[in-house]
Amino acid sequence: MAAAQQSSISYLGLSTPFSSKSKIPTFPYHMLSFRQALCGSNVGHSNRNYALRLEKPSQSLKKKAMLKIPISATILGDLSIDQYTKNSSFPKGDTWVVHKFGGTCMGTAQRIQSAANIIMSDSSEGKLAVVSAVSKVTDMLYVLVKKAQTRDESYISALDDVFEKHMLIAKELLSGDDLSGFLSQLNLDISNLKAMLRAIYIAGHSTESFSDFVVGHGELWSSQLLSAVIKKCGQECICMDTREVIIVNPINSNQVDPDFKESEKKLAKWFAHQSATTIIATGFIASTPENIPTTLKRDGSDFSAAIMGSLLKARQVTIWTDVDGVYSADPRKVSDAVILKLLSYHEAWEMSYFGANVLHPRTIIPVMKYNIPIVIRNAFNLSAPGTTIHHQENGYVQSADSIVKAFATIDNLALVNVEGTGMAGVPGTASAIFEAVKAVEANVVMISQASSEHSVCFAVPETEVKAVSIALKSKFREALEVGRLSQIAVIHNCSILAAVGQKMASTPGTSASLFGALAKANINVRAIAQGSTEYNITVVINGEDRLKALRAVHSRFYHSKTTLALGIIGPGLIGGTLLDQLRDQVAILKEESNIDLRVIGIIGSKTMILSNSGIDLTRWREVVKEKPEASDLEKFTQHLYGNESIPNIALVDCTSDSIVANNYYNWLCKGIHVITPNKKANSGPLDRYLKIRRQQRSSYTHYFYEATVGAGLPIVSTLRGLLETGDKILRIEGIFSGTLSYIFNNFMGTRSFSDVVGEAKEAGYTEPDPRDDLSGTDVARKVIILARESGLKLELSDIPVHSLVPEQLKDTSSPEEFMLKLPDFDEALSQERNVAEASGEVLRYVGVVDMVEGKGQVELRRYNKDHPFAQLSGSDNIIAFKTARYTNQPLIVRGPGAGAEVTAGGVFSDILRLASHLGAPS
Ligand SMILES: NC(=O)C1=CN([C@@H]2O[C@H](COP(=O)(O)OP(=O)(O)OC[C@H]3O[C@@H](n4cnc5c(N)ncnc54)[C@H](OP(=O)(O)O)[C@@H]3O)[C@@H](O)[C@H]2O)C=CC1
Ligand SMILES: N[C@@H](CC=O)C(=O)O
Ligand code: NA
Repeated sequence: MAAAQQSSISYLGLSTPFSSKSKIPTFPYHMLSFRQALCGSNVGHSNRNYALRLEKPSQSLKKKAMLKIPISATILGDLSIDQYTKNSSFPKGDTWVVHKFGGTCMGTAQRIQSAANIIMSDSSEGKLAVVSAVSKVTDMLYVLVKKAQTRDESYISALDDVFEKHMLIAKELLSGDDLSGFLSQLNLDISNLKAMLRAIYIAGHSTESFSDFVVGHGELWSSQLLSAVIKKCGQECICMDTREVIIVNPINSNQVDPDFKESEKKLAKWFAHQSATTIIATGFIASTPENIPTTLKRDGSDFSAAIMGSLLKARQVTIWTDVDGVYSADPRKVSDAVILKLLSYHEAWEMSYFGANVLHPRTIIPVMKYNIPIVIRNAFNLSAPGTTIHHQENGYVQSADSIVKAFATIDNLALVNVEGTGMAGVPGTASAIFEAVKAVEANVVMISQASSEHSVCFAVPETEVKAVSIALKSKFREALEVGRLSQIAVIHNCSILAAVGQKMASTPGTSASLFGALAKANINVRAIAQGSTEYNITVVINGEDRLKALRAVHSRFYHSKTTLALGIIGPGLIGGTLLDQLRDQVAILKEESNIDLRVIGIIGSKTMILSNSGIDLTRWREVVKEKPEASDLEKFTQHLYGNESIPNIALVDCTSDSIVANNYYNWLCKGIHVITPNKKANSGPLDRYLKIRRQQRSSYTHYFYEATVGAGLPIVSTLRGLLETGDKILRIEGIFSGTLSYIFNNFMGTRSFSDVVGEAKEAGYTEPDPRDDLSGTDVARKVIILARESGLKLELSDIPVHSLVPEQLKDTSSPEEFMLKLPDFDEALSQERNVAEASGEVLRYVGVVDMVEGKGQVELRRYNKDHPFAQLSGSDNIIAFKTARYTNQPLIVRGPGAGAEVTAGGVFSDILRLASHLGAPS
């Protein structure tokens, strides 16, 4: 053994060289300041290997202060764990495991017992458990010091509380000699602390070393408790005061750097005198190279565990906590966040920056050096396997899933944009900008500069942006005046969304998916930054979009499920049937197609119901009656828009109301998708229609309306397919009205016109007001819809219609009155039909889009009984597309073109079309 002949001992900031042989070095009085002396009075490095006693009360300090040090340890040279355990039965380096139990795991007697059980059930050869103080004790101890320092007498009762807390826990856990042994040490420590705090109280001052010394007791007591419990259960166990092992150099008031070389020597020395293979070590506390007790500051006990893991070259470090592991996003913000099984060290670094419940980056460094995996596990849920943080190459699977690991946001930021042509190619501009930022001590959270160098933008906390802006404007006053800089702009209320994942950005398609998910959720990206390490892509977004953005990207990468929130407007015949179809299909879609449809609002003309998580569709009819609110479309929209859990939302307008249709443009502008069978928007005023379509085309927000023509028949989509593939439409002609088709298919023999109209209404073919069908307006609307889709700029008034509504009934006040009076006109319509029948023809109500002439028509025509239009039945529609490709034989779509089931089915398939546009698998 290489013995160091000289070392030094220190206590609370004092140090003096001593020889290992001289047992009681003496401090000359002049080396002690009054406060140091006072605080040192009658207290000790309370444990264990060192004890300090100032022999005389403070008055006599003027003469001299004495330090008594029982020297027991032999100081060793630079040895590794394998060396100092050589030739002993001690476990070798990689057979050690380190456990760390945080404050919550040491919160109660029961929890301490559970920690003991975890340690005892670990069959590893060498086990070292690092413990934090009993929950809240460190804070209580800091408060004590503060109280004493501010001469608040209540520090005494606060110290009693600390005693009481430990005493009660000890009494629950221990008995007999174990208990009395613990309590007598506790009593001794408390009385020493009392004396020390008294000194602080008198001096009205404490140093960092004093307070570190006081608060370190929390870990001393918790480690003693835990080791006593293990011993009580019959297992060998020994306590380690890590002030004797871990040596650190303070960097600033918040951080220390471990001195691994010195710590290794200390550990070797420690092992030279101990032989247990189960060790309970104090977390948080350490010593300076001068042997002054200190703490690991904010990095705390996790850091102790990592340092011990590294000193022991442990096989694994397990951090026991109260969560199941590291989540893919903050579970308070993303309810379906998942526990990550594996993380690389770098990913863990990145995530800890964004506030994830991961180790502080500095605490990872010591174990990273030896590729020691860190496992984060829940001490209260042993069935959860936890998250393993490890070296990437160790079996790290680069599947698409593992490339993006987690998402997080940082809120309350402002973006500062420094712009101007005078920046490009001028060395020192960036440095000047950030000098100004540094001068006001603002924290730059992210920086981005395009290679054109015409602008630099960076994010700072909102609270610091005012000072930054003033500083920049002052620094660049001249450049702004002469125009070298065009502006220093501040964009308030921003958030940062960060995606973390190793090699994410270099994997093709990953960042595209990220930005695609944001685009689909209608989220504007204000700035982007990606470090060349590629572990993190950071985007700046508007603050109000933060949750939506987080959920959109998380769901894109973690669920591959497309979740869509739906608001159903008009639960009448079509809307109600749609809700029934959704009821029967949602579970299947979720299971088989990864599409999660949730109806979170239903609104009629008088009442509405809103839900955050989704209405139970199995009883939607009852639910709408249970506690309805008064109908308020604005509030309804806001409810959908404001929902924070589902990024994609769609309003499904199943009314025939023009006022509802008036909202489409605004909804699309807000990123709300619109799906409708209501023809009013597309056949209403041309400028409104064009505005809606322009908005639809210029955004990622979708507008689908297949059911407006031919109900569920693929008419609009067929036309689109022809147009988009470059076909040229010449003419679209057909029977577009299910109602009129039904009427003319059944209006024969002795049947009366009004009876047949009544049947059509009963079958759900008619518009809410059947006059819209009989007047030809409904057909004219469909003609307009197809004409506009094909590129004609027509108004509804451009289509002449042949109305079947008797002149006298045009102004009837309601559909009901109209139906009541219609039989009076049966005779006239029968005559017209009889004339046609007599000449072997049938009456058919047809619509035409004539692209050659650029016009539309709606007519009641006669067709020969052999004509395909004469072969229809029920509510059949038949639509013939004559195009450049389909010239001789038109493309024909035929089938039922009205009715609740087929129409709702058409709306439903638009919803699924939307889901697939949003990323659902095909
Ligand atoms: N029937 C068919 O075969 C086809 C129908 N369509 C279209 O489907 C749409 C619906 O038709 P249908 O279901 O038969 O009509 P209904 O009259 O049965 O239902 C309309 C629904 O809209 C509600 N409503 C009306 N105005 C408003 C408003 N301002 N705000 C909120 N809700 C409102 C009504 O509420 P309340 O009951 O409270 O008044 C009712 O629930 C129409 O646009 C129609 O053209 C399209 C293709 C085929
Ligand atoms: N009332 C309409 C319904 C479909 O748009 C019709 O009869 O065709
Ligand atoms: Na259709």
